[in-house]
Amino acid sequence: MNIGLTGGIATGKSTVSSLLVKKGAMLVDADAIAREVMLPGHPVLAAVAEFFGQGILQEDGTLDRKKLGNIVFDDKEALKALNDISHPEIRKEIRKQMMELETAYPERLVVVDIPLLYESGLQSMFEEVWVVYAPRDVQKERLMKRDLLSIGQAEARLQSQMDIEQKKSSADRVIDNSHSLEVTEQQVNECWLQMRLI
Ligand SMILES: CC(C)(COP(=O)(O)OP(=O)(O)OC[C@H]1O[C@@H](n2cnc3c(N)ncnc32)[C@H](O)[C@@H]1O)[C@@H](O)C(=O)NCCC(=O)NCCS
Ligand SMILES: Nc1ncnc2c1ncn2[C@@H]1O[C@H](COP(=O)(O)OP(=O)(O)OP(=O)(O)O)[C@@H](O)[C@H]1O
Repeated sequence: MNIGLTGGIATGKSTVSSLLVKKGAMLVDADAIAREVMLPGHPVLAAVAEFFGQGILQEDGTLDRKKLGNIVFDDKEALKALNDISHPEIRKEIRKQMMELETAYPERLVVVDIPLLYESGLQSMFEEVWVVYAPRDVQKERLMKRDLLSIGQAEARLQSQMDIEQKKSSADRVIDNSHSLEVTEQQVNECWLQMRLI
């Protein structure tokens, strides 16, 4: 059994996936995979540095994430180029980890946390898609606070993704994370029970 877990930037996907793991789910984390392909020595990082220039690397050869983020979230063409270079490898690794976990743990729920699930059209990979929701102004506020971004930087990142209301209306289940963590945990428990009955 599997679900795709998505939402917007900073709506609380990691928060919800941690709660699901605490209940016994197995997790595939697309953001973690995206970080692995950007490590020194990986062909994806080499291709990214070739396209954007060696200036996006730090002295020790690691990616300057802040610098690349500032370039791509302000420039649609640059973001598309980064996605075209990195997403095929990220998708391949997501599929691989998902299959490995489903084979090794057939009784467990496999949760695949993918921020860009709808943007990449990956709905059909999953039995259900759950969206972690928070309204745009809450999302923006949490993003600025967590990543120490200015209003302009936060707006640019939000602008680079599908609107959260659109994701919400496409979801099989919605977990509303605009209130306290207790309220979120109650909804996670309900979704967990319902999934167990299927
Ligand atoms: C541009 C990069 C270097 C910025 O790094 P940074 O450490 O600032 O952000 P981080 O990777 O933690 O991402 C935070 C959030 O930004 C959003 N985001 C990241 N990449 C993208 C993208 N290509 N398009 C839209 N939103 C994105 C996601 O909601 C993600 O959860 C990095 O995000 C990256 O390598 N992106 C390309 C790979 C990717 O698409 N990853 C996200 C989906 S798997
Ligand atoms: N219910 C809540 N109330 C207040 N703050 C919250 C709540 N849920 C999450 N947060 C905070 O909001 C921020 C975003 O949450 P989280 O990192 O879980 O989101 P995310 O969707 O995984 O983000 P991203 O996709 O950008 O990595 C974090 O700083 C987190 O501590």
